[in-house]
Amino acid sequence: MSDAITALADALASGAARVVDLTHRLDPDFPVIVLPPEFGQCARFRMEEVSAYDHRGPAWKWHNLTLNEHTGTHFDAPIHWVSGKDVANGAVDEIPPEAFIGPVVVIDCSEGAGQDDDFELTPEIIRDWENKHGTIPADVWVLMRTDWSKRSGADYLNMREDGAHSPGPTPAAISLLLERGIRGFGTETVGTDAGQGMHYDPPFPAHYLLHGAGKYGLQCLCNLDQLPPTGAMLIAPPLKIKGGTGSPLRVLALIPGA
Ligand SMILES: O=C(O)C(=O)c1ccccc1S
Ligand SMILES: [Mn+2]
Repeated sequence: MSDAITALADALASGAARVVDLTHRLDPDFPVIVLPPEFGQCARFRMEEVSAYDHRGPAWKWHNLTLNEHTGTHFDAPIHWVSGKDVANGAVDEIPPEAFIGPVVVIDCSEGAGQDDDFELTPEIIRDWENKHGTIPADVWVLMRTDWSKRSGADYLNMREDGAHSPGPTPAAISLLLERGIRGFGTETVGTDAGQGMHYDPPFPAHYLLHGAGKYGLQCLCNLDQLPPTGAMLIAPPLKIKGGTGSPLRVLALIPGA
């Protein structure tokens, strides 16, 4: 092995590097995004037993799965959004594999999101973060920590009569992150946009601006409170679905050990 790969293997073996799982369990009870009734809806995860060491398969157990590309902890590819429909390599099976492992920074918005369901990540918050941790480098993942993943059931989607109420970025925040040349943006909430994201200009700015710029999204992440603001690596390879707009995936972070 090369020195770098050997060093990583040694760091993982010694605990000098630790693995953190940022993925929710795929579970029929895990909430999925609910769109206005006139639109197609996201399928929840379902498992159908095909056999279980029985007459249907004497030595094996397996299931048929039903799910949407955007069910549970999942990856958004550029073609997911109309603004990214013509982006080169815009489907999950076309994105270069180098994109699936890379540095990650975390902007902690948990205090604000704990006091305001519609908390907004703004350019001011991003610049405050940069004053403490340095300018956000190009080609990194930026994750918005809100501790929203600690919610469950109805509280997670937080639907009211006018739709969902959950935190997210303003258009100006996403534009600033794009100016920094980020690789992608991730959230703990069911989407990369705020629950009321349809009211921004453009509507759903995270989807519209990120994917239009050929960038990626991650949603329904958890355990972001275990990550440092800088210095971690993210492993986030979606399923290689032909022409896929996204996929459920196992998101892992490598962080400095104790
Ligand atoms: O990417 C998603 O899963 C997501 O958030 C979404 C999906 C479809 C329509 C609107 C949205 S806002
Ligand atoms: Mn999605």
